[in-house]
Amino acid sequence: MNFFDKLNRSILQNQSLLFVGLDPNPEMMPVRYESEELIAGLEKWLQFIIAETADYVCAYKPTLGFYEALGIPGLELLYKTLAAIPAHIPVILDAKHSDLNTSTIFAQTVFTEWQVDAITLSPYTGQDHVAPFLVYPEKAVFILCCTSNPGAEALQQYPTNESPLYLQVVKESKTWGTPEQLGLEVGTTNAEVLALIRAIAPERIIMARSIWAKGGNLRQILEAGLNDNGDGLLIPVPQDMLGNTQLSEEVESLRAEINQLKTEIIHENSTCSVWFPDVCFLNQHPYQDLILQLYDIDCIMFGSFVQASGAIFPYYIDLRKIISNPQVFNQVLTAYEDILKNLNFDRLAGIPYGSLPTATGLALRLHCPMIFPRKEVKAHGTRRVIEGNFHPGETVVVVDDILISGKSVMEGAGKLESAGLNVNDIVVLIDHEQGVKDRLQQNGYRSHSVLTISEITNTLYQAGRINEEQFLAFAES
Ligand SMILES: O=P(O)(O)OC[C@H]1O[C@H](OP(=O)(O)OP(=O)(O)O)[C@H](O)[C@@H]1O
Ligand SMILES: O=C(O)c1cc(=O)[nH]c(=O)[nH]1
Repeated sequence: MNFFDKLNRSILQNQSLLFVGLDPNPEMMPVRYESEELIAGLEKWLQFIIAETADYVCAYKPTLGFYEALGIPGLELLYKTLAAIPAHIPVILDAKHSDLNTSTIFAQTVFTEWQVDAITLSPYTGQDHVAPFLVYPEKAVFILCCTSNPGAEALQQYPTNESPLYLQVVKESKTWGTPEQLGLEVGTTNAEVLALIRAIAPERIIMARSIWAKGGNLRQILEAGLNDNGDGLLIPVPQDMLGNTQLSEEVESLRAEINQLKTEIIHENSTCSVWFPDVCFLNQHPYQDLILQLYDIDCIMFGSFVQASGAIFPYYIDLRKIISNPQVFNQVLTAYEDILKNLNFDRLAGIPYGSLPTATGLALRLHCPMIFPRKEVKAHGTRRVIEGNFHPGETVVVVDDILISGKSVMEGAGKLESAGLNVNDIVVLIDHEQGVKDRLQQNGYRSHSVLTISEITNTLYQAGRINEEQFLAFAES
């Protein structure tokens, strides 16, 4: 089960948006544990917090730095703490990791060895740093957008209060992963900050931090941070509650207060859109994550576009952008691979230019030789129509990104056949439908696609990514 589903189940089961920090901070340890040796005292305290809150919170958030500060015994304590957390409650490791060089190995350690469900990351090393964490489809990341630390203001509010850097972080990080895999960490005492972020990230899970620092106006925070469905916001249990012996009663009462306010806010804001499905589908498409990511990285654009055929469509599918997002590129290759593994062929041929990177990636993954038919033959050099080595009589599978009229793949296949190669199968990511597969069939080719255009538009519409007008633009073209 992926992080998003696990979190939603946990929210439902415990009827709670609360998460609790599991931090072995000696300065905050209650005096009743001080008679013990330090690590033993911290361990008893953390086990107490887990036992008291497991029925009232939706997630746990251990902060790695506190464990690291205790040395080797600290890491042992982390293992024990993780083991004590009930398996159905997701764990968000607060690491604020920010080092590009160690991201791949660290992602492997935290997700496969420590088996946490999500991790917090700093945004400044950019998408390349986040991508190694997103190749684990069951896991998630929370990007630190802003903190309540007064010293951070000079950066966060730069260059102007109207267009602050922290909002740019939100906008940019939204392009790195789907809402199911990438949430936002927002540390603030100011509900207005939360409202600004919610306005540009209506679909993201926001993990609120530091909201209690100035007394905390819970109603304002919830009004600003909840999404249209009345969720999407994780609220921290106040740190100073964690030393209390009556912890379970206090957390239960805070949960009740949040749920009451949430009901009132939903009621006050009640519109049809409150009940509009956001990311929870009855019949979820198996490639739903991929579809949403293709949309989020702007592969699906609206406006008047001339197609290769000369027709004008009110949209354009630009799959050439996939190569700039290694995480999405990886998923796309896996989807092609799932089709290719059932076909028989000696070589792969990519259709230039858009599909050459995909064919190259697949050739490397499948250890299969690649060739490609040139779009235009050069007037210099070898003047070859087909680049790469091959033997006439071999079978070639053609790989392209999208079928619109089918002209490009048929021209490519024709060039391969003129060189004595056999082409039976054509594999694409997107089938634009409208009879293109039948046309290919009539010309002797079997075509296979990962997605159809209607699967994409239905998923985007159900997820609230496109509006009715945009949905109809596809249906009517
Ligand atoms: O089915 P069709 O009507 O032929 O349309 C689909 C083709 O159009 C695009 O290539 P494009 O001609 O834009 O060239 P490119 O790959 O060099 O960008 C796309 O990559 C497909 O190959
Ligand atoms: O040329 C086209 O028709 C075309 C190509 C492409 O990549 N995407 C699209 O929507 N149309």
